[in-house]
Amino acid sequence: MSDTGNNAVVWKTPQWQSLPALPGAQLRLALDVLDRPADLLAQLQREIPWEQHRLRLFGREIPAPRLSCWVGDAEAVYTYSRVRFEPRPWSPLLSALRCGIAEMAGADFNSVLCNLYRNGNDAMGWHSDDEAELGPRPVIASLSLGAPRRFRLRHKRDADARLEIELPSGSLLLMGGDTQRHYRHDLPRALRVQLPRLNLTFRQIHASA
Ligand SMILES: O=C(O)CCC(=O)C(=O)O
Ligand SMILES: [Fe+2]
Repeated sequence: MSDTGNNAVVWKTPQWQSLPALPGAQLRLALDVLDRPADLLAQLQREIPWEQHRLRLFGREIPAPRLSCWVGDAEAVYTYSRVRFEPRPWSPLLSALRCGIAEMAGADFNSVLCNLYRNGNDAMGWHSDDEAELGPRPVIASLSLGAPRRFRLRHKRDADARLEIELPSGSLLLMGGDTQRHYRHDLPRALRVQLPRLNLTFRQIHASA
């Protein structure tokens, strides 16, 4: 089988793209950071214990339009949408990814939120990753595999400050500085997309007081 079958992730030298400047955001995008992204997608799709999380919206519980799994060090407990998530342990492959991405991002990560968008009907709504346990200026590293999808950012108050980019398979997006404080982001539905996309957002959770 492939290299990734032995958990050997083969990295390429990241070629950072120039993105239009967004006031108050700190973004970096590299399009092609590893070898054989399709093999990696297949292995992660198989090995991650996918769950259907439920979201609380306007007092109702609805199934999230995607599959998810929270993976991390034992202390990296995460609460969102008022649900507490105990992390699943790192697999050798996710550990290898964490290592390489930490090096490219110049930051440490003790957890990763894995999302599987089964097709273009799956999506993620507008939000900021601004939970208290992420700290005030989190670095979030987002690795995309599979079907290319549109990713949008928009400023919370300035309607002109917005950006839309495509995240292709094997791309790495870094969001740092005050990006989460000033911006929301989403991954809209894309009804023509039939193929799955898998996204890993690496994060550093600080133990809550
Ligand atoms: O799938 C994506 O690219 C975005 C995921 C995301 O925003 C998140 O996990 O918080
Ligand atoms: Fe997010």
